[in-house]
Amino acid sequence: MKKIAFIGGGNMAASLIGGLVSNGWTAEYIIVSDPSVERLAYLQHTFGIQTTQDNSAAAAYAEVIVLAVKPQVMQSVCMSLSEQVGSQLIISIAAGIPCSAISQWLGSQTVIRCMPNTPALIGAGISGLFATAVVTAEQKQLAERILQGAGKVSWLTQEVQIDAVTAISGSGPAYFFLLVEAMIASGEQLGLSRAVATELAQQTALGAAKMLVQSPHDAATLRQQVTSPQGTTEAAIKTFLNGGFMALAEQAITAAATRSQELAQQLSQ
Ligand SMILES: NC(=O)C1=CN([C@@H]2O[C@H](COP(=O)(O)OP(=O)(O)OC[C@H]3O[C@@H](n4cnc5c(N)ncnc54)[C@H](OP(=O)(O)O)[C@@H]3O)[C@@H](O)[C@H]2O)C=CC1
Ligand SMILES: O=C(O)[C@@H]1CCC=N1
Repeated sequence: MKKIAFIGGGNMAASLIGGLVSNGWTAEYIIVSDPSVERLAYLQHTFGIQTTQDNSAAAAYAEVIVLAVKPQVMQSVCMSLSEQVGSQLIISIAAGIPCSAISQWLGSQTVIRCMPNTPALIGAGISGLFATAVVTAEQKQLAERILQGAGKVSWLTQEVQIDAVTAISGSGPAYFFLLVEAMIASGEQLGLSRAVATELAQQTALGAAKMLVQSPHDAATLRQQVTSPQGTTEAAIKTFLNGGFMALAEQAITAAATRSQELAQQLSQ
């Protein structure tokens, strides 16, 4: 079992650490560094892992370094770690930061770029991964083992595909949450209590998600199965489609992918 350092102990780091610990990774082999003492105390208390405010100490301890800070601070964080980085495997989860930038800032070519999502916290995430040419098959396996604690993994053949992964699964949970927010608000408007509307919307999201992964049918067929001719679902779906739902969804998801590209381009300017 390898020693892993998380640089940045925010939401995504906690999701990945939660997956690792619940999958049996030894907690003492995980260290997280973060500026906030309160955050570190929370992470230590929740997962039993080691903590520090010193990024360099965390990096020097580990065989794998997971970069989990916001894209905006990634450059300064990497540059300050370059002395501690040698043979460690680097895994970056930052949106929009290419492997080439990470390599240049850290002075290491051994970089895997990864786009996870927040359901990682309950082991139901999915991560898209891209490895630079120098990453070995063994290191890829190690990255998979780390990320698998958080859910499924999907290897990409071209780094540019990460922008699409970011738009679909990285940001994707927020799209579903938005729909659930709208369903709860509508339920209240139609006379339900907030608690009842919330329970109905949540359980419906869960049931629909389970059907999507367990049923042999695709999403369109499952939707048709709910939609009785001239019934209630048809009334709702027609309203969505006539209001431009498909085009709007495509526009929104393209905006996410474009934003991911823009973040990368800002770095090269
Ligand atoms: N949220 C998501 O769904 C996903 C996020 N990502 C990527 O994951 C990364 C982290 O995102 P997320 O967890 O949401 O963000 P958070 O803001 O929750 O986490 C970032 C953490 O890094 C800490 N931090 C800030 N500066 C430093 C520093 N110099 N050294 C060490 N730690 C520092 C922050 O502390 P403080 O708050 O005190 O500044 C914070 O605790 C981002 O790059 C994002 O693009 C990828 C996939 C999905
Ligand atoms: O919104 C973001 O930029 C990050 C990347 C994917 C999910 N959250």
